[in-house]
Amino acid sequence: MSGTGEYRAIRLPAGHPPVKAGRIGVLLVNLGTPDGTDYWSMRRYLKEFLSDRRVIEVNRLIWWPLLNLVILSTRPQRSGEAYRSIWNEERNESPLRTITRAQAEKLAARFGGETSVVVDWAMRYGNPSIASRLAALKAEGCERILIVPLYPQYSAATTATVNDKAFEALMAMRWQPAVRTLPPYHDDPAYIDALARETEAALGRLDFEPEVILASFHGLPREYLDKGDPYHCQCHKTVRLLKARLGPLGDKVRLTFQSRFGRAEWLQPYTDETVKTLADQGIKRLAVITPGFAADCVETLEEIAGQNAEFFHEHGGEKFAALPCLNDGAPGMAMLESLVRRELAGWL
Ligand SMILES: C=CC1=C(C)c2cc3[nH]c(cc4nc(cc5[nH]c(cc1n2)c(C)c5CCC(=O)O)C(CCC(=O)O)=C4C)c(C)c3C=C
Ligand SMILES: [Fe+2]
Ligand SMILES: [Fe+2]
Repeated sequence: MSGTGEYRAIRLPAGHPPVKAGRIGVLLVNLGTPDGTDYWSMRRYLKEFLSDRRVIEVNRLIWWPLLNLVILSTRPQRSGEAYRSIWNEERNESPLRTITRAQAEKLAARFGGETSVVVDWAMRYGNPSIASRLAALKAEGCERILIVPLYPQYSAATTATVNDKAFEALMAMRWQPAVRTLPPYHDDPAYIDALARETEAALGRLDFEPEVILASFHGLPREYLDKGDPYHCQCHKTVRLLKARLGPLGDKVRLTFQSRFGRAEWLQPYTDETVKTLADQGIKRLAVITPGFAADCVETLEEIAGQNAEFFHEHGGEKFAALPCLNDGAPGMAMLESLVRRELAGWL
């Protein structure tokens, strides 16, 4: 937890329990991450994640045996291997956790000098939990808290489940803080600008000019779109605005969806199939950006930079680059600061 300023001193009668007050909390929340890459850490994490009804909407009578008897007996090993290939050995944690912490620290520094703003971070699945960090913010005297789901595009499987978990934690509090939640920011000019700057800078560091730039978003079951989830449309709007902002370079950008899970149809076009088809069609130089991820994680570092690079080369491609997410870089941090300041209007 990183904060600035003093909380308001409250005069209390003798013998009264201590009370801290007067601060504003900002809680950054990303998806989550296992505590380790061993079977049991992976299993615990996947079980919590895949038991969330916002994520898996399959009837419980069908899903429970499938999850517990089939998926959790094999997936922990397979996913553990993927996590091992990208693990931050120095800190013994996943990159997503390292980057989310850095984002919180840098955001706190940007509020340095501001009175009484405390910035913290949590994970929807695994640790640190949303409940534990909300309790810590409350204990630090935060009477008002902004929950920041780190998802530019809204989905029930991401944004909504973060907010559900936060409100579930509030249900157990006798003395609740006032709470706001950050809306999706898929079309916010600050976000589009940060994406464009980060993309241009990363392309400038490459030793080649890509013929095609894939904007690859995490997928969702196609059925969720049919049921009214706005995620698909918000991804499309992000790409439309980004293409316009990039000018002629924008003509190279194409939207795809990655990270399919299970046998049902997911949002299309699929990233892996597109990568193979492009190489088959003679594209030799490809770059991939991942605008839906606020931080690099197993899905960008292992699936895109690892697996999809391999697919491209196996199908005759020559140069492949997975460009970094906004992470804790200057453009991304400037965007986060502007979104958070706007949402704190009237509180600061
Ligand atoms: C950015 C938006 C995300 C959406 C939308 C999303 C939907 C979604 N995900 C799964 C299943 C898995 N996702 C996994 C990892 C993962 N997913 C996201 C983001 C979104 N998921 C991130 C940032 C990560 C990486 C976490 C990390 O620690 O690096 C995993 C775990 C890895 C694996 O075993 O493959 C699963 C499983 C579903 C089913 C779903 C929508 C219904
Ligand atoms: Fe996911
Ligand atoms: Fe749509």
